[in-house]
Amino acid sequence: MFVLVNLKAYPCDPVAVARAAHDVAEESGVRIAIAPQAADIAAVADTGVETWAQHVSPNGYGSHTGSTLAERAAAAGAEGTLLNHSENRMKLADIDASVEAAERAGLETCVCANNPEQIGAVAALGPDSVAVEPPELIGGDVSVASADPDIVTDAVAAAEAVDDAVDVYCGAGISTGDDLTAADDLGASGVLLASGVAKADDPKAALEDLVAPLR
Ligand SMILES: O=C(CO)COP(=O)(O)O
Repeated sequence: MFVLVNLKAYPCDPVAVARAAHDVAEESGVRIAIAPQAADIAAVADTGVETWAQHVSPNGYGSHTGSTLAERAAAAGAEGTLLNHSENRMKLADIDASVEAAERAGLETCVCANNPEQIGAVAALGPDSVAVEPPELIGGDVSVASADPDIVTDAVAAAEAVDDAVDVYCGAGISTGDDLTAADDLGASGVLLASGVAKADDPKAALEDLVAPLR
């Protein structure tokens, strides 16, 4: 199971969380990545933890003020990028172009979607992975795997029907080892989470609890 922690725009210390994630990944052998704000990619990558961008723009170099170039995210140390997060929705054509931009820059891609129908649509764009995250469960206390298990199994089936090389992750409300195990049992090969770590008093303890079943 891959554990991808999205720090969103939460007021946590990204480097402290990154150090904790790096240590827990080393100790447990579980693949853990941190997706900080673009401005923090280099500092987070410097800790040695696998680092992802939260978004990259569909454009390449040129007159595009305010964009986050895939090439510059990669140069700063990112190894992958989220795209089309529920809090940063994109047009289908732009998701397509951002997947291409990320691939050009050597970034792994994970395209988020609200439901299994959208998972099928974005899987057709050929990303490395897709993540189903029901918006109404994001930031809550109940994990998608227990609140809506069908959405995870249906997302796995939808992606497989389009391209069985695309990995399927799930996210929303995931914070414990039990949530991770439930996601695994439903066929997800990774989880996306944010508040369970970024808002935790002790992010390292939260990550240790999360990966405990995988040890
Ligand atoms: O949006 C998410 C991860 O990208 C999920 O957020 P929470 O883990 O806070 O529900």
